[in-house]
Amino acid sequence: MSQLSQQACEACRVGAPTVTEEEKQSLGAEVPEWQIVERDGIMKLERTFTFKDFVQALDFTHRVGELAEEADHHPAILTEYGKVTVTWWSHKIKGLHRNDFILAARTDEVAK
Ligand SMILES: C[C@H](O)[C@H](O)[C@H]1CNC2=NC(N)=NC(=O)C2=N1
Repeated sequence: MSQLSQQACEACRVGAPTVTEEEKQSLGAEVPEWQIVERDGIMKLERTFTFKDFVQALDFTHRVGELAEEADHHPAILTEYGKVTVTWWSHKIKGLHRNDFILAARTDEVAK
């Protein structure tokens, strides 16, 4: 199977199932720097990236925004001096979908 970041996102529709515990384990292992957190009862995938300064943080923020637009799947992004926290989840299903792990892997790619 191709690397997670190269896999295609599927259309996430209302009512689609959230990832199973097994999928959380297997997909989570492919994005080991990311943490599964629960916020307001919703499971999310989160990672904080560190940078030299605010300009680099902003540049990365823009690149994440571009990949989100390309996929029509959008994260929460907190941009601060020297760091950016990216949080992925699927709004329609109020939880984690395979797409969120794919986009987390793509986020790691643009951080390089
Ligand atoms: C209309 C638009 O395609 C949808 O609202 C998209 C936009 N971006 C999205 N992003 C995320 N994370 N989850 C969604 O369910 C979602 N839906």
